[in-house]
Amino acid sequence: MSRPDEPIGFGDTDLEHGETVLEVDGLTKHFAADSGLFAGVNFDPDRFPPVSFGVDRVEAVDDVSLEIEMGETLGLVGESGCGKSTLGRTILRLIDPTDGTIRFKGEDLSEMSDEQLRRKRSEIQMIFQDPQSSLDPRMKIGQIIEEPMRAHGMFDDEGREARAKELLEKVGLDPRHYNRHPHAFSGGQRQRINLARALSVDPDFVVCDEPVSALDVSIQAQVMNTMEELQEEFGLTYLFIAHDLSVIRYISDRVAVMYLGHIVEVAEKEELFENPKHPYTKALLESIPVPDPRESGVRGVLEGEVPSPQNPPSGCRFRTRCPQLIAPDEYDLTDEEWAHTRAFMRAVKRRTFEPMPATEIRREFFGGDLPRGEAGEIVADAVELVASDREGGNSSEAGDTDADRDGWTDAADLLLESFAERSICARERPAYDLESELGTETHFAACHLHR
Ligand SMILES: Nc1ncnc2c1ncn2[C@@H]1O[C@H](COP(=O)(O)OP(=O)(O)OP(=O)(O)O)[C@@H](O)[C@H]1O
Repeated sequence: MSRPDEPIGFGDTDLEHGETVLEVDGLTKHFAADSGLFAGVNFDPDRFPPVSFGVDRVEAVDDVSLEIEMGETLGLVGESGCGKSTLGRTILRLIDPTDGTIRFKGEDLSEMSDEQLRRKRSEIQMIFQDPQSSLDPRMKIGQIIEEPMRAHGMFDDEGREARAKELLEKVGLDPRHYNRHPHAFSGGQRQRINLARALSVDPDFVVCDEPVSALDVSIQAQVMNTMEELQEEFGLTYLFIAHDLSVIRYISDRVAVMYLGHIVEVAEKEELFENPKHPYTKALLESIPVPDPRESGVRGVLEGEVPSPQNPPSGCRFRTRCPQLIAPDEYDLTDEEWAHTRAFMRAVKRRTFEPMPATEIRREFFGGDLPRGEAGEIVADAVELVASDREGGNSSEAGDTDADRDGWTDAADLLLESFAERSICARERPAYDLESELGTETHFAACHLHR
């Protein structure tokens, strides 16, 4: 730890740039689900069967393994609710893991006592999204920045004040504002105060949870630039959590993509953005709004809802929305037959077409020719179930809509059970280390397309 009369930063870090500072292995965090009238009963229309019993936990983070190198920024990206914050907080042991290990500079944080952890907390810090609520409005910013130093018994009053003022300058604020209250500062400035506070105890590793999401786009880059300068000067390592791909692209050296509690892809930034290997990553990248005036709106947006983390799909958790679900081995389907069958299965499951006679369904989805063999027989049965629904619906002038629902549901169940649930995507959890085309490090992709 530097003394207050020494320049700040360059703490006594014993690791070299590029060495592994954090190693997470099999990290899992399951929460108890809310109890209530339907506690233990789960409904998920994207699953077969859609209702399940007895599962009363939220699988927020499930068997995640990652390494972070000294001095790098690992971006963690994924849709809201995929488990990013839970992963960040579990790594810091702000919440206890259900399973797995967190090795920080070789020591297992998951095994540490509260007192050991308290001492470690000077080396690992966290900054949060909302600088408004994380700064106590009654305290002066000088006190706010000094608080962690006081908690760790660092320096005397004079030393802490000197360091706080120096940090204010480092983060781009005026040290003369030491006695002001947080309300006197803008959102971007408040996030800078947060940074100064986190850096006051000279950490090596900072988990940044959506630190610029609440800021105007014009301010985001300025704050990220400051974070990069401080990273260089202080030798910091960042785990940078964001849902916004442009933010991730700006700040990261490597990127990890998370979906429903799993890490689905990890690669160096350029490799990930230019050569994505996971269908989820591709879908995420394609759903970035296109700044072309001829194209209105957003393209490539993912179909369907994210399944519940209370009852996540087996195998690859993305498979229920994946446009590239793999054909089950037991049917000898051509690529075209499988593409038709998969599209039909999805359309039936989501009821995205109007009821129509069997011949029209065959023409619309299969160009008139159903797949050959056993697969074709199953598809034929499903087509009949959907078509008979239409007849049932037409004949029931009394409004017997139950019959309507049953045919579609039976067809969807038959197709999902016969095809989706027999795919390797449903049976095995994927994990493949691939060669990077544009980078130098391994490209991890959790997708059976790369088996
Ligand atoms: N204390 C808790 N108890 C029960 N479930 C929780 C708890 N905290 C988080 N979850 C659930 O865990 C899942 C992951 O949440 P988490 O906040 O980690 O996601 P996130 O990717 O950070 O999303 P966001 O960006 O919206 O914060 C969600 O389904 C969430 O509802």
